[in-house]
Amino acid sequence: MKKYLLHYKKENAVLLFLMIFINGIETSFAFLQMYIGKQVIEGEIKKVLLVVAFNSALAYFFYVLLYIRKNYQTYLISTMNTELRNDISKKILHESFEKNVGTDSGEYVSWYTNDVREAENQGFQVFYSYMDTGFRLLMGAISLLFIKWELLALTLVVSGISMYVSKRFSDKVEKYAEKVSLAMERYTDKVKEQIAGICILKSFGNPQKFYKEIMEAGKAFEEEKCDFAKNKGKENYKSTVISIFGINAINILTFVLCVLRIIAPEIIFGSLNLTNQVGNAFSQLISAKLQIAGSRPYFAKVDCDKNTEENRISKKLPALKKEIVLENLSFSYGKKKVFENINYTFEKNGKYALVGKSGSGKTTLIKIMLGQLGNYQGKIYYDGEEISSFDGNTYYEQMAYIEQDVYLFDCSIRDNITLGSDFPEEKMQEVLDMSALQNDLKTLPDGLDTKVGENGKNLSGGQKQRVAIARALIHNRTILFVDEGTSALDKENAALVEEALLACPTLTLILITHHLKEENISLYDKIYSLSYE
Ligand SMILES: Nc1ncnc2c1ncn2[C@@H]1O[C@H](COP(=O)(O)OP(=O)(O)OP(=O)(O)O)[C@@H](O)[C@H]1O
Repeated sequence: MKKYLLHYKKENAVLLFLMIFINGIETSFAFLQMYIGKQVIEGEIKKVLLVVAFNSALAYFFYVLLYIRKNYQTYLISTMNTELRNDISKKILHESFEKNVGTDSGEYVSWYTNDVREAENQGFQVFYSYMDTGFRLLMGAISLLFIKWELLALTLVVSGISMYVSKRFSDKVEKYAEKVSLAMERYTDKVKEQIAGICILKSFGNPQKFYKEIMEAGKAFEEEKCDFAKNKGKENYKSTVISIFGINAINILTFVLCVLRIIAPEIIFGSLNLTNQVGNAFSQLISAKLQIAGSRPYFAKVDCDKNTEENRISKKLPALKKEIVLENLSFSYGKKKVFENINYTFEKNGKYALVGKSGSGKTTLIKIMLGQLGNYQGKIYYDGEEISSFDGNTYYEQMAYIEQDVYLFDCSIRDNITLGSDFPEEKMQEVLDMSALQNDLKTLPDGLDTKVGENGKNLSGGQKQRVAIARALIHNRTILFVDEGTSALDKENAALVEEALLACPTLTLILITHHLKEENISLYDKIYSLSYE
């Protein structure tokens, strides 16, 4: 949280100054009360009325300032929330592909929604209330110094003890908050998963699964929340007991000093007000401290410094000059061996087919080469250098992967191809030809500007794959992995796409297929077969 507060230090300084000023006015009410008390005792009605009028005017000014402060605080918090969201995006983008692919999207969604909300409620909001209370405490303490230094001395002792003890409480609260944050991620993920599959559940007449899964995930989340609230309440209770003792000690000292005539009786009007101000500030400070402790896990999660540590390798993967060599490559998912001791060579601009029965590990092999899966045995040499010595986040600058299930953004076909960058029209036409999209565009209402809908739901599976191929080609990805990319295309278009890709002299193509066409076999440089038993 410190990082965000410091990033907007000027704005925060203005806000804190406003808080000091407002607290100064609030404290001055105690002195006005003391003065009114004195005039009442002396029977000076005129003076009483005058001071009461002044008090009212000051109160009006006080509330105007309070209104300004609240609005400014809201503006600052929303600015810092935006910064926090930017950092979440930065963190996700900096993470390795392996981490991105391995993380359920619901977890990431939870960072942007739940975590930002908690960081705001338990972090920024509470920090300001902590500072506000701190200033109130300070003003109260200074005022008490003017009345009687013994009152201030006691105030400081009580505050010291409370702060010391509350440190232990806040460490515990932080641990419970961390659990809630993880539970929230799991819950968001489950809801997302069930909503994505709602049509399947409805069409198979199984809506109970939808209720059950969401209810169970919700229950688990609520249990963690209750656990957090219960434990925070327990720690809060302990700290409140301490501060009640503190307030009572200060009040008793005020009465004793008054009975002993060490302080004047009229002073009790204001000093009780001040001691209560100070005492309440104590308990609020401790409670705010506990809440701030609860917000720490939310900020720690998006700490980009930790993240950049993960990506220490900064060497970018260059364009392929000669070949990619797989040497004795083996891979297992846990105990399940997928393949063993593979020795393949993919030469620059070569055309390769990867065949093998379902489950033989074709997709797994591609994912390893793309850096989505680590933990393999053996070596992958990229122009003679081990591929793991390059930054995994730059593999995609050279390679593109056309998955079995292509992802499209909810925008036009053109934007899905260009991803927002500018390309000359000739280049666009060239890739549309190569990916055999031209005929489809003629049948679509707005051609290239047709909106594809959420994850391309307005297009057929084949069209989606062709858009993905065009996207890869226009971005000059020269190593293309097509995972059964043509299986969803109709026969005629499949042949067109495959032939266009095979004919492209500047493309290194690795096509995963179940159905290798007899007439195309001669067009491939090599056909690798994965058949580990
Ligand atoms: N994340 C995973 N965790 C555990 N096992 C997995 C995982 N992904 C794949 N597998 C298993 O690894 C094996 C190889 O899967 P892979 O998807 O690589 O096969 P494939 O040859 O591409 O299959 P297909 O031709 O049907 O697409 C399969 O038995 C699969 O069940």
